[in-house]
Amino acid sequence: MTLKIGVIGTGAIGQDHARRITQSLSGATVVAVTDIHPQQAQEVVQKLGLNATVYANGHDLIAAADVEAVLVTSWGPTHEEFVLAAIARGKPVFCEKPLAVTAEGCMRIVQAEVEHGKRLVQVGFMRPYDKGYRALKNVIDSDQIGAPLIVHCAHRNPSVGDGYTTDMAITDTVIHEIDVLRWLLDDDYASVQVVYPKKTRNASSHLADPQIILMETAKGVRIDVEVFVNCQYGYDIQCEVVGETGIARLPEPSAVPMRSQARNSVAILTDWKQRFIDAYDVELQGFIDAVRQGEVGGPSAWDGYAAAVTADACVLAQKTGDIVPVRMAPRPAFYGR
Ligand SMILES: NC(=O)C1=CN([C@@H]2O[C@H](COP(=O)(O)OP(=O)(O)OC[C@H]3O[C@@H](n4cnc5c(N)ncnc54)[C@H](O)[C@@H]3O)[C@@H](O)[C@H]2O)C=CC1
Ligand SMILES: O=C1[C@H](O)[C@H](O)[C@@H](O)[C@H](O)[C@H]1O
Repeated sequence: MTLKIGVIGTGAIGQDHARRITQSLSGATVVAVTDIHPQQAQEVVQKLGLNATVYANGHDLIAAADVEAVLVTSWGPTHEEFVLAAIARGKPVFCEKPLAVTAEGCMRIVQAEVEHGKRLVQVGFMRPYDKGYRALKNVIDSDQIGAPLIVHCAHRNPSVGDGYTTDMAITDTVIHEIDVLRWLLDDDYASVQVVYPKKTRNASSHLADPQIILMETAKGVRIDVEVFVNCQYGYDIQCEVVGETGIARLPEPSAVPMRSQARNSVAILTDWKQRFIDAYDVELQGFIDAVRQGEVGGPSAWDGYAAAVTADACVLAQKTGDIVPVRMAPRPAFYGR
């Protein structure tokens, strides 16, 4: 049977996910949407030609009899309440990052899911589904460069709005590196530090930009993540792993090399929706297929908690300049080793 999905939050990624469910993926249909801007929700129904009901709020949507699974694509601070409400009703829920805006909030979700007794939560960390990251992990796991020693990353956005704050560079942006590097290295974090290079003139007065996040993993790998959200030139994600016997880099997204107007050039993407468009498709198709088989897989609530604990430590390190330890609660057996 086709999976009936309700979408909470019809903004940028909510619309993109509703579009892919409707036009690109198989096995599911959007039957319900809600947004605090109801007119916008109605417009999305019309634009995408959805046979969907617009609900007054997320809780009514979750409670609706014909909603079999929930997509949470609202603002981060609202995620915890909606994920907990879905768990309370035993409904599978795909929650965009962050799972919750604090580690404590993520732990409440972990505890609720463990108490429920069966996985219901997939978190929208899409990079482990990206072909480039999977190829990079294959190089590492097949011992082609020896044990990883150092990882250099860059997460660059062309620009951000005035509402973007220094801590969002961690909780909204570097949270992707925090998650994907745990998976890439099969490791967890021991400590973090944040340093501030010279500030760009292209950042709002309140925003520290760029920033460099320094992390040490439990296995001793040293990581530096440059986060530069007003780089002007494009949306540029870089990851280089330095191993004992070689170096491996995240492949660049494919683009046509051009020689024109006396220049030799390759275009750089400017939009995160395009950079990881295939990964979003794969992660969400995986959610649909799993739920239709009575399961839920992918990045778990524990992964959401681990990312949040590390992000909390990074935000503290932003404020203090100290090297901040990352202290995680014991991992429940429910989530595997
Ligand atoms: N995985 C990824 O690469 C990405 C993930 N995200 C995450 O997705 C979430 C949404 O981000 P965007 O779509 O960029 O933001 P957005 O601001 O474009 O959309 C969020 C929508 O949620 C609605 N909303 C807020 N509170 C609500 C509530 N209580 N009930 C119903 N709707 C509510 C807003 O009205 C807005 O339409 C964020 O948590 C963000 O971190 C965003 C972009 C990329
Ligand atoms: O989740 C996202 C996007 O996927 C981009 O990777 C980030 O740069 C952005 O800050 C965040 O909203």
